[in-house]
Amino acid sequence: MDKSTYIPSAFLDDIKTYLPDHLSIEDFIDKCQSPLRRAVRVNTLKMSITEFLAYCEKSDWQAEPIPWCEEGFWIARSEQEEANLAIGNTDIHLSGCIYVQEASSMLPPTALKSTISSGDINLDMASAPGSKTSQLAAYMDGRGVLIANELSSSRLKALAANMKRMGIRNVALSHFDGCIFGDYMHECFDNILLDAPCSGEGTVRKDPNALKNWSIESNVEIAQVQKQLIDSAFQALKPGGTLVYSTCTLTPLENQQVCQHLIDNYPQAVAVENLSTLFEGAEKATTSEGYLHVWPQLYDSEGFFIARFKKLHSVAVKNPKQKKGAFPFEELDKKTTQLLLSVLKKQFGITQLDGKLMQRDKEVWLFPDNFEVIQDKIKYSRIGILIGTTHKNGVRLEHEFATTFGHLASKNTLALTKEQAKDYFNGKDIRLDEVTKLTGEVILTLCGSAIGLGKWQKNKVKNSLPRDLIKDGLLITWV
Ligand SMILES: C[S@@+](CC[C@H](N)C(=O)[O-])C[C@H]1O[C@@H](n2cnc3c(N)ncnc32)[C@H](O)[C@@H]1O
Repeated sequence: MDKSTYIPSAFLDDIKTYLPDHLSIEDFIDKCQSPLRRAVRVNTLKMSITEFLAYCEKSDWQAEPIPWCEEGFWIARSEQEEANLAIGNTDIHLSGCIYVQEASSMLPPTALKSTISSGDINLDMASAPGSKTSQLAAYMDGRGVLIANELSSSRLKALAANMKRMGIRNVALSHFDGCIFGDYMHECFDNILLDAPCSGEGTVRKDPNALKNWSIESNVEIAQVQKQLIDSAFQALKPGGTLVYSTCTLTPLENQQVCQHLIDNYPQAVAVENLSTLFEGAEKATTSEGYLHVWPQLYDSEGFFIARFKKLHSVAVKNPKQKKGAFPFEELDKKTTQLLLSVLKKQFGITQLDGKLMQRDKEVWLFPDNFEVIQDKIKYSRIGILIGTTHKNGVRLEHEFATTFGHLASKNTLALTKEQAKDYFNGKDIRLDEVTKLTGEVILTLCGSAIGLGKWQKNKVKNSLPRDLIKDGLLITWV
């Protein structure tokens, strides 16, 4: 039991006003004070579930399936090893094959999974650091476009780094208050996730101080923002599209009442979709309205709230707005396209890159499918994948080309040992046992997944890891 968890009595008094009759406040307090089970999600863009389970067996990880997410597992190890297991520093994590994600946080993308289809244009309106973005991207399997928006600049950086690590190619990042989407991108999206900023009442098991500044007044204040965001999301949704609203908080002020606000605003156009059959056992968390209200004691998880809506028909745009300024990219010219493809073929045996190659000055980018439909609507922070930059004699490939397309290479790849990988992430060159005659660039792999680029140089591989991704003095807890 973690007795250092701070639970204010005013918070408990509030909880008692809406705790369902069949649940007890004692169980709730007990769960809030007990440690959270570790959970990870397999990034199926880089590793299959079978491969993950083989890794678990080899590493003495006990993996228990999470009932609502095929790719999600609770992870445990023997007690004395448990304390030393920093999953973020393991090879399987550094290679982008897994994402450390709390089990209940996998629910909102699960609620969208069945509606996602090839070529969709989707929005994750409040997305950093990107756990749900990467889950949605895996469901999209590289097809269509996913706009991942985030208001905070520092969190946007973390989001971009996570997208690269996970090898995601079809995401475009934007940096706005989510409230702009309804006006600038009216009825543009097939599916929208609004994982709203919230008071985080469900997160005390992870963060014992989560309730330190708790007050009803701040719940009310955040609910105002949530109401504006959900309205904007609904405006931005295509008729026939699906919106999932979620929070990691418990109060109805930020949950049911925000949903009710949406229904009151668009009584003819919005339909609540009942989530009681989303997975086996979901009925335990289903409210009378059909939402999921996940109390920590129900599935031994964090607290969460998930609602799903269908847009039945078009609604009038409130305040239509248009972006000013020219789009700074153009299609990559034929000559450079040929040059790039010949480099990829010669060095890696890669004969084609699916998607639209674009250029901005010397940069060569690969855009997501269908991006032209929405490219002029807002300004994006980055779109798709930076493949490389051109110079006088050719194209210099970028790190994210390797993390995203490295698996296509049939030559010039090197599977790193644990020691070599440690050197790589620490920014050092990689020693080879023998002198090599190979020259040019090499794709480095770990756990079977491409993690970056290096350059063959006799008895070493020169490290090309971008400076901002170097983890000085990283202690890799190899398993
Ligand atoms: C619950 S967190 C999102 C977590 C994320 N979906 C994930 O799964 O990794 C809410 C995010 O919304 C961002 N945010 C806050 N106000 C916002 C706004 N008005 N528009 C867009 N994002 C906002 C916060 O910075 C925060 O990163």
